[in-house]
Amino acid sequence: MRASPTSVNGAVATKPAAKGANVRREDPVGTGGTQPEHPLFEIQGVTVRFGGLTALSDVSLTAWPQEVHGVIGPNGAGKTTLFNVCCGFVRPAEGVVRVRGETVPHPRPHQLAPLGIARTLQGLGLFRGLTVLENVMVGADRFRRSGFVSALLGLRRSVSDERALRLKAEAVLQELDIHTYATALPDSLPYPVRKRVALARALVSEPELLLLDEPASGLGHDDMGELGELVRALSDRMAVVLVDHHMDLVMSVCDRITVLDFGRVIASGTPDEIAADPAVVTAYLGEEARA
Ligand SMILES: Nc1ncnc2c1ncn2[C@@H]1O[C@H](COP(=O)(O)OP(=O)(O)OP(=O)(O)O)[C@@H](O)[C@H]1O
Repeated sequence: MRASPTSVNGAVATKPAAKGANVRREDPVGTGGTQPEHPLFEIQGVTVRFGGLTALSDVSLTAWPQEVHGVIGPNGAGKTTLFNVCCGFVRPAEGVVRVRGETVPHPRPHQLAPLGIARTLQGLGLFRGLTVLENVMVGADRFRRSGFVSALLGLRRSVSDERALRLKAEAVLQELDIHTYATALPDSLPYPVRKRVALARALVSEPELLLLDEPASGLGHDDMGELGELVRALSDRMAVVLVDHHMDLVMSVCDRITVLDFGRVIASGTPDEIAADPAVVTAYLGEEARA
């Protein structure tokens, strides 16, 4: 099965005909063969400038349910900037962001969870003074129904909220196989475990779209293999956008890949299409030469 044909910039809103080269499912979006009308998430024609430097130029990207979409590119290509636009950290000078077909004028980071979007960042951002379980419970906050005052006064609704969040957090720790660390403080844990805690904190909000920035950084070969399997498994129930340097991970896990170079999309397609694309090969050869 193959996804949409290789395209440069333009055809990004095209629905994938099916999931890409890594697809192992018969029903690509789990809807009995029918696809949603709109991508779950879309950025279109995005341009970002930092002073005189154009970090992104007319960049577009879509995320469909149950799809893993990778973003790669040589150093300085604009990957982090693109990720930051998706997360609302960077406001583009031009272009639009749409969630389920609706334009979100200027998405802010705190709006992500209500939109069904969760992210992990390169810096893990765990709270050092909170246990693993408490860190993960922070991610489930959008499910909290009681306000600050009732939490402070220990009212019954707040207590039951707390219990429900705890159960959710424990279930995600179990799923990621890190439940034995629930009472540990993050600084006491090996880096790969801390990365999983950050992922657990994102997953506990039950996102429909998961944004992962450099999820494999700092991981060894075995951990990276497990991460790949985990991302594939997660894509059964959500869309994933993954920015990473590790070509073997991206190639083995993604259904579609967008390649950036000097802030522009130079290719977009399945892993096989990307691997055979002369523009991509040239961009990476150029990086080697610059190095
Ligand atoms: N806040 C900023 N102010 C000025 N220039 C920036 C800023 N952030 C990024 N840039 C520049 O924008 C360009 C794209 O940077 P970005 O970090 O998005 O690339 P990248 O592909 O993530 O690079 P790397 O793989 O090295 O992390 C680079 O030239 C970078 O120097």
